[in-house]
Amino acid sequence: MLRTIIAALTPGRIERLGVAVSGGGDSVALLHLLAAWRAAGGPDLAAVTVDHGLRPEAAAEAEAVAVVCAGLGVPHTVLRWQWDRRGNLQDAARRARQRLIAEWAAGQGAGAVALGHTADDQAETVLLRLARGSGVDGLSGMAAERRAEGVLWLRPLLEVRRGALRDWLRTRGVGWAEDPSNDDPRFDRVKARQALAALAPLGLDVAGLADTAARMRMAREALAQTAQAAARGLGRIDAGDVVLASGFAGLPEETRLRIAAHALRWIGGGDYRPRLAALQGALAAAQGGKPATLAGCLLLPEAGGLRIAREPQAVAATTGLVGDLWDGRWRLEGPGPADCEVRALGAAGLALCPGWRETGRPHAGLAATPAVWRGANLVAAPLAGHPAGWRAELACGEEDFLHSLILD
Ligand SMILES: Nc1ncnc2c1ncn2[C@@H]1O[C@H](COP(=O)(O)OP(=O)(O)OP(=O)(O)O)[C@@H](O)[C@H]1O
Repeated sequence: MLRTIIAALTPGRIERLGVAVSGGGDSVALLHLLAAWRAAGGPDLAAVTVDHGLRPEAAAEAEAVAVVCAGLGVPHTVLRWQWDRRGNLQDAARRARQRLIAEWAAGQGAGAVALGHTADDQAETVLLRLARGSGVDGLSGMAAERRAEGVLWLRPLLEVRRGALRDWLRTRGVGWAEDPSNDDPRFDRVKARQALAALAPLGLDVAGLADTAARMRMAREALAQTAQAAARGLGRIDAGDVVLASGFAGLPEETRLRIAAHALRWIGGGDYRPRLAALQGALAAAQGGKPATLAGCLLLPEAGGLRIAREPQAVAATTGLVGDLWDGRWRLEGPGPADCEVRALGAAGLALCPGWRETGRPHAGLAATPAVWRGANLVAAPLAGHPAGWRAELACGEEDFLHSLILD
């Protein structure tokens, strides 16, 4: 068991490893395995538990993890979160957990955090995605390594069965907490677990779904590389827009969708890919000569190809200080005056930039570009032909666009 996770974690690469421990069997086993690895020369460890405050037992479970960690000599932190009653509870809890753990890891000097997802979790994920009609990407399941929020998230137990971990704990006399929601049939994950048991006589089991996920991951990598090569050949970044030359229309639909979905997230900063039907609709409209709006972006027909730009409406209320990151991707630098702020240029600002046509950029996209304002007065609009000594720099440029196309 230890050997499997050491192989999954590529020893020697990580100096200090964070481990997220809910108190359930999987992550408690992970903690013990990692502590054993540390004793055998593995990385230094720090553990964290997020108390979502959703169940009365949660605080006691976090305390129980603290006791286990003290016994193993692993520093442990409890992070607390309170739901603001906005959005879907499960989703909000998951996102908050990721954000809190990422902040904690940065403070601990841990560049990577290990999670306790098992082969069973992977199979349940694939089954749930199958139910949603997912394609190659969704069916490739959870990645063993993923970068998000500045942290490398590792899942070293993805090939280990949940039952094997619990047996391993039992033989060592180690206890764990059973989360009652793990048996609550209102949750999709619990339904998936029950469905898997029912499907076993058909041969549809954890191992089979894991194999499918592995093959899908290979296919996904190949498709992403094809899309990256096509984007390198046909695409360019202009004032933060993704501009795709006319050859784009001739690409296979899968490649077009992949490039467009990536461009929308790269520009709009969305957490998720747009829904397939919405993306197909927007692309068909734009390629038929009609501008479309999706995921905080505009899809504009241009010279037989396509320009994907930020949607003015999406940044109409976004303000920032000079030097700070604006809209998550722009930084403005210039001669002052000191009391300026950065806001979108907007149609009104654009009307004050007589030189905008010479930029060759469309009116609709330019309205969403960053401009320097002093109260109601426009100081500069560096991307719309009115620089006045100011520069607008993209925090991540063309290479980032192409590189992240593979990781999406
Ligand atoms: N509240 C939490 N605090 C810290 N880490 C968590 C928490 N909830 C989940 N995790 C991490 O995410 C992984 C997967 O979460 P999931 O909800 O599937 O597991 P779980 O059923 O809560 O418990 P376990 O995986 O420990 O049996 C966990 O193994 C653990 O590494």
